Order: sequence, then structure tokens, then C-alpha cells
Amino acid sequence: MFSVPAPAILALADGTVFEGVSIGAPGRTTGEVVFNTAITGYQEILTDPSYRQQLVTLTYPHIGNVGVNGEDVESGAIQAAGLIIKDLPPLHSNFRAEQSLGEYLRREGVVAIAGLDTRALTRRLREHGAQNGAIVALREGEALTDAVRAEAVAAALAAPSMAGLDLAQTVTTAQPYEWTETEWRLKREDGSRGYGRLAQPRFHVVAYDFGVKRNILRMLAERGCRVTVVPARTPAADALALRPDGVFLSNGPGDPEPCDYAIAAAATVIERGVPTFGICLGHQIMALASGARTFKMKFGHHGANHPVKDLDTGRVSITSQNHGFAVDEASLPATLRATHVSLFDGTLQGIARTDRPAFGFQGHPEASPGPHDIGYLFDRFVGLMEQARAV
Ligand SMILES: NC(=O)CC[C@H](N)C(=O)O
Repeated sequence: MFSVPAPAILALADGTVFEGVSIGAPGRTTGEVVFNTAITGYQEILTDPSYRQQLVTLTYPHIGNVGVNGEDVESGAIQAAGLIIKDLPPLHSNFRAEQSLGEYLRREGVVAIAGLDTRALTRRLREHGAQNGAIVALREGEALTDAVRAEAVAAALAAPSMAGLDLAQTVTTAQPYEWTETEWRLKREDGSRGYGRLAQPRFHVVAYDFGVKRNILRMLAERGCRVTVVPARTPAADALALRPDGVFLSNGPGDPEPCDYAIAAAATVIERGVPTFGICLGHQIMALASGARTFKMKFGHHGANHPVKDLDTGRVSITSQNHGFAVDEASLPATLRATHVSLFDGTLQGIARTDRPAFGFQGHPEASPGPHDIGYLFDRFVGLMEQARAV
């Protein structure tokens, strides 16, 4: 019933080679190797545009158990450059499943490897920091030779460093579009299942797309926001000409620092006093636009159980995270205050302007499948738009 999988290897830039089996498309892929500790949500992780040019290792050992469906996607395609897992079950089972993870990876042409020691790999990344790697997945019958291994290490070494890379432009929408789809429900009042539609918009939000995740747009629509999603390079004047109640700065891949066009647009929008909310890359861009600095972390935060403390209330939330850069707390100017901090490593997780209605969060308050502890930040954004309207 099951054919023997072809061999695959993962080579790191430091020369380490892990051997496993191919579970996706044959071929070669390179990127920054990162690890994500989430137990659920592999489909949402693969389709998150912030994973562009990254090879994602999932530390949870069984991945693919519930298959793949057409609804749980954060964008229109798999965005991660490759997938690294311990074990792909030969059978999947779920009432929503439409195909297996392996079929999905092959259909999308994504190279992926299973059967290697993901714990050893993760320990190496934790100790030495994130580094570039290459996955080579052979075709059935092809032999794994020393030449293949050497080529893979060379490919890992040749891959570009994430620091300094503007990847937002590579994932952004080419044209503006409107968004009104609301959150997924198992059972709506009318008995239907799935996503809903915003009937009566209360606010108009312009969302800068640096690689936006769909669930962010759904959570805005759920709260009465009609969203116009605009390309990353949209000048502030064009965004403001749409007369939005609020501006949203999305998550996205790569280094925030080279995104000078976005930093300039954010600075203008914030200066004008338009309520502004930034998530992840958008939060970093807001910080840079306000005069703070960002830096590359050792191995970043990628997972679904990161405790974050709200410094205003003392409340601790469990959050979803996916970032390799962070805002340097020591660099905050007088107009920015720290609002949230990571309880894993003390790094900055949230900021707010002291002089304008603008705030940002480093983690993912929209996380689907969760956790949902920090969804209140969307309510805060809506509150700022309400207040601005009352003036
Ligand atoms: N999820 C994101 O928006 C990630 C932001 C940025 N690319 C980082 O790695 O820090």
C-alpha cells in the first residue's frame, strides 16, 4: 500500500548533515532554519507569509495527523521554503481533511524532510543560533552520495543571510483589494459552518500588506471593520486619501530595517494622528518609524505557548509567536513606551506611542488555531477608532 520514500538530507551551513526521507516534492531548497514548538496549526504555519525563505522545523514529533483542508490557510499558497519534521503518519484522519500533508506538499512543489532527529537539530539551533540550511530531496531510485551531501552544504553556505533582506515586497499584494470575511465558526446561528461575511461595517481600515495573515483580516472584519488591503509600497498620502478610520501594519517576512518605504509611510500616518495598530513586522516598522532600533535575535520566537506580560495590567497571556527580529527596548525614544514583555527572555513584546493613538505587538494576537489570550488588542484598536470618531 505504501511505497518506500526517497532519501532526503538537511545540511546546515556549519557542515552538519541530517539524513531522512523525502515527504514532499523532489528537489533542493535553501533558507534560514528555524524551529517552531507549536503542537497544532502546521497548515497555518506553512502558509504564513512571514516564513518566506525559512526552513521550518516543527518540534512536535507527529505532524500531518489531521491532513489538510482548503480553509485553514493564512495565504493562497505554502510560503515556507521547506518543512522539517520527525514523523509523518501514513494515515491522516479528520472530518475536515481533504488531502494528506504529503500530497499537499507535492502539489505545491515544496521540498520537505522527515525521519531526522529534530531534537538534536533544535538543540543545535538553540545553542549556536539560527543558521542557513539546504534540504535536498532525491527522486525514487536516486542514490545519496558524498557529492550530494557536499553540494547541500555548499548550497546552505551560499544562501543569503536574513539580516538586511527586504522580503515584504516579495509577498505583498500587487493590487489593493477589499476584505469582509469574518472568523470561522463550527456552527453559526443559521446552522451553517465556516467563515462569515461582515454585513454592516462600522469602520474602514486600510491594511498595509507586508505578508498579511488572513486571520488578522478576519478578526478586523469580525469587529465591524471593512478592510482595504493595500500594497506594501503604497505612499501614506494614497492610504490617507481613502479616509480610513484606522491603519493596520501587517506581519511579514525578512528584516524590517530595509523597508524604508514602509517606515516612511508609517511615520506619516502616525504623525497625522490616525489610529494605527502593528503586528510583528508591522510592530517593528512602527518602532523604526518612531525612532527606535531593531536587532536580529539568536534564534527568535516561533511557537504557540510563549508567556507575555502586559506591563499595564500585570496579566500574563499565552501567545503565538513567529519572529527572528525584535525591537531593542533600550532604544525606545520618549514617545514610545514598553507595554508587553516576553517572560521567556525578557525581550520587548509590545509598544505604544505616548503622543499618538498607535500601538504594536510583536507576537500574533490573531493566532489561528490559537491561543486567543491576547485577542483583546484588536478590541483596543477598535476602541481607538471609536475615540477618534467621538472627537
Ligand atoms: N511574523 C512576522 O511578522 C515576522 C517579522 C520579521 N520578519 C521577523 O522575523 O522578526
